Amino acid sequence: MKWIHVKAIFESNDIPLAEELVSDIFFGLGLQGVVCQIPMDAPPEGFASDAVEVSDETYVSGYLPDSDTSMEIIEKIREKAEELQSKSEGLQSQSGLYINIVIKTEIVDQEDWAEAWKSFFYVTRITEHIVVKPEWRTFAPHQKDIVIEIDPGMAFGTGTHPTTAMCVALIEKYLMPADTFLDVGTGSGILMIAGAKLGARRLCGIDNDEVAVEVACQNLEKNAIDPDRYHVEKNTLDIYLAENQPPPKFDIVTANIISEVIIEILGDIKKSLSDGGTVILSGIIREKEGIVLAALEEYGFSIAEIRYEGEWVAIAAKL
Ligand SMILES: C[S@@+](CC[C@H](N)C(=O)[O-])C[C@H]1O[C@@H](n2cnc3c(N)ncnc32)[C@H](O)[C@@H]1O
Repeated sequence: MKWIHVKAIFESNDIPLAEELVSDIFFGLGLQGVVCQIPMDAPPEGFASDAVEVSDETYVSGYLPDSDTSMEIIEKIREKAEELQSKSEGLQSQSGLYINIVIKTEIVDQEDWAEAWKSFFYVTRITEHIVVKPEWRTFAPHQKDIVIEIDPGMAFGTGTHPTTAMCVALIEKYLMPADTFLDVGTGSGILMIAGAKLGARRLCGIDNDEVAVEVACQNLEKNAIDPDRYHVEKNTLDIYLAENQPPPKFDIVTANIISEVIIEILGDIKKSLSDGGTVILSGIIREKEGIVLAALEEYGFSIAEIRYEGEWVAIAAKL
């Protein structure tokens, strides 16, 4: 099978915001293995020289299966990039954002994709003590570091996306040792691994995508999480709760999914939370923050904390 490697090389006066806006285009159009690259002069302390890329280009890249529709998708990427560019020209006087994007594509075959993908994924410190490390990179952790080894394969969740990083940071803050943990939309299993390494007693992950379930299980195993502590299944939350009566209760529930899905499943999230439990929601874009907050209020949650990164919002709320 052949894949198309799409690279959006950009220049901007606000790199984090530009990175968010460009990666949104890639995620929104379903590209896989999306990574962001920001130039770095030298590896930071503790990072082996192969752990971070030292490059002078700033870009977001991802992969598309080479099919009848791939040219159409690439055209949409170009259109959205141009739209963003012209909007930023219009915005320049208001927000001060400048962005210039060049789209490049290249065809790679299946094996190359597997290897090429890996070459774009580096060690990332996502909180003061939590580091995500692709299993093929070298990294010397500090004494207090918690290292999550990940091979996301075709599933979402490298840790480099702000929606995941904000979730991990909120888990680190709100999870108490021996808590029970449910991750709805587990993807690569990264949040479950963070939960397990931060001391969760029992963990459950559900995802409606079979590939994600396989990848999550592999990653949990790679991180030496005791299989007696966790369970991952292909399911949706409503069916999971209907199949398990009385519904199991969890101290922490995470859902890094788009706002519309979060709102749709909020009633079921409430059913699966223990009294005093915490829900951590991410994947919310700023313009949807209001409707998610309104839904939380309607279900009787109180907001513990809201975090922002670029265009993204993550919320911790309590029952
Ligand atoms: C943005 S990814 C998050 C992955 C990972 N938890 C993270 O934080 O990086 C969202 C995941 O939710 C899954 N998903 C989407 N809608 C879902 C639903 N209604 N029920 C269960 N999983 C869902 C997708 O298959 C995908 O793996």
